Amino acid sequence: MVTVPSHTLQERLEGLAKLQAGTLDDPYSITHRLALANAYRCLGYPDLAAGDAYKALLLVDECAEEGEFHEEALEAATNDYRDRNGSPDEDTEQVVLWARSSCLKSAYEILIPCLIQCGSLRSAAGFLKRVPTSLMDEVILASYQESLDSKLRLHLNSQDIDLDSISIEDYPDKGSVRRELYPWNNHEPDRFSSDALRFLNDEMEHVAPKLEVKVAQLPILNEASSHGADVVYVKQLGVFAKEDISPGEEILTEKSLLTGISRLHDFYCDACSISLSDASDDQGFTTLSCEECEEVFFCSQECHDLAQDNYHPSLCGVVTEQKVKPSEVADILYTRLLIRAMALAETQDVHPLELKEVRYIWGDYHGLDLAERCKLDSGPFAAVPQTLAFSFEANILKPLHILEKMDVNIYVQSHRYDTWIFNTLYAKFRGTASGRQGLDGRPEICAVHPMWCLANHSCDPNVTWEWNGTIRFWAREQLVNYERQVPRQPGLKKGDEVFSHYCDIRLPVQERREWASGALGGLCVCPRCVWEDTQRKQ
Ligand SMILES: C[S@@+](CC[C@H](N)C(=O)[O-])C[C@H]1O[C@@H](n2cnc3c(N)ncnc32)[C@H](O)[C@@H]1O
Repeated sequence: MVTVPSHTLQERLEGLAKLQAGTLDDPYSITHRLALANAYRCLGYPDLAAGDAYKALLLVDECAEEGEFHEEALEAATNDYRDRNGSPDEDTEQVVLWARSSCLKSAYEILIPCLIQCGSLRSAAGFLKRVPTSLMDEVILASYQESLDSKLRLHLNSQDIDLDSISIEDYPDKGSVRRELYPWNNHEPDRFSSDALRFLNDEMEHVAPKLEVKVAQLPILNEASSHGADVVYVKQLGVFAKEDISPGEEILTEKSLLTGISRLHDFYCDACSISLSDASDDQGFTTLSCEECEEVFFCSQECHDLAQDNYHPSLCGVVTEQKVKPSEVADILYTRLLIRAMALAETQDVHPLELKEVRYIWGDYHGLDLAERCKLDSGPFAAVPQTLAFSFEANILKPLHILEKMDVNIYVQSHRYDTWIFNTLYAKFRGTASGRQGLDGRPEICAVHPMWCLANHSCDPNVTWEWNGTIRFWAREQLVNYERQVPRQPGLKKGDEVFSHYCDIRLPVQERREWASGALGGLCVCPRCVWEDTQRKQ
């Protein structure tokens, strides 16, 4: 059942590519899913391995019980069984027994340890409880329990705690995995190519005719750079003025359908996420709803029509709400964005990574050379850093569950909807989404505005912005008051880079740096931060 890994990274990647290409021919095969899971695991991606091991588990159920894909799964299992045992006259009972024993055991043997390695302890514990004792060697089960307990103790920061006193429901489920431009991801464009820049600038023309997207040089943010030493620059994208812009002048108005709401739908426009009370107070709108499901509401006919044309039909009548712990609400907003991206992709019949709202956003991937950095077999993640939040619930279970409700065949559509694709979408959203809290201080809405999010950050910004349904940018009338080395006036000159702000710029330097570090990937080294930090230390 388990394939022996080839030795080099390249060989293993080639092996994986063959399996990925074969999925369309064998979408319901349990052994194929297990081979995929094993290939991911051998490359240092336990998260992706868990995704296919979970699909193998689902296929065992499909094969054994009357489910939607029972016939397909049984036929695939019969073929696999025949290939394995060379027996031409197998009967259905034998095949089902094989799926329920040997295949199920192999699926758990990948799923449980991989989830523990990824920090999804609640889910791992749930699966561990479900394993029939007759299926697996007691020693193996005990070793899983042991590694789960030791991770749990590490999380609780205590060796002496009685783990039986903690309910599984209270176990942590969130860990981190590699944040990576996967070597096989051929959907990511060369963002610096003239084609990409032309596309982005055509889009920019619609929302900000005086601005353009160009290649910018940005500092790599690390410990050394935060002291102003050894700053190394890399190429990224940024937004620049095409002509002089006066102080106070509005320069960008962008509306996005890539939005997410974490509470009841009648508070916010489902499409643009404007507060419905704001929309009706300001402009006398009456709220509209979807005529079919009457479960989602819109601030205007325009938003209603955009939703119906671009994403809502795939989600009409699909209940996506879930109960979450207060500590997990912020993460739920990213899942909402993922669900919206899947609905946009389904309605428009495009790959989710090819959506215009998604394709050009940078996922803040680690950027390391895998040939140099990846140490195969040296640990679950092959010595590659893990900076992308991951949980079984958010990165595997929920997306598959919603896709099933959307009537998407999760086996046949693996090339569009797979764990690595969900991870890539999350990586993009986590670096670019704006969020807003409700009155109770809990995150409530979020959105990705693909043009706005190309603007880089400075604590001495030349623009400011407001987000209420649409996002608006205007040139600041007053600049921040601090002792600049080079004096500046408000407004932008042709060729100036537009600098937005990712944090409250009224805060003192340490707090600003802390707030912005999530979105920046490190401590800000803009001239103001460097100057104020030096003053603070004197
Ligand atoms: C919202 S994106 C901005 C657009 C991005 N430069 C691009 O190429 O798409 C945020 C990312 O840009 C980079 N960035 C933005 N402002 C920066 C700054 N002041 N210093 C260093 N990196 C910055 C960080 O990598 C951050 O994760």
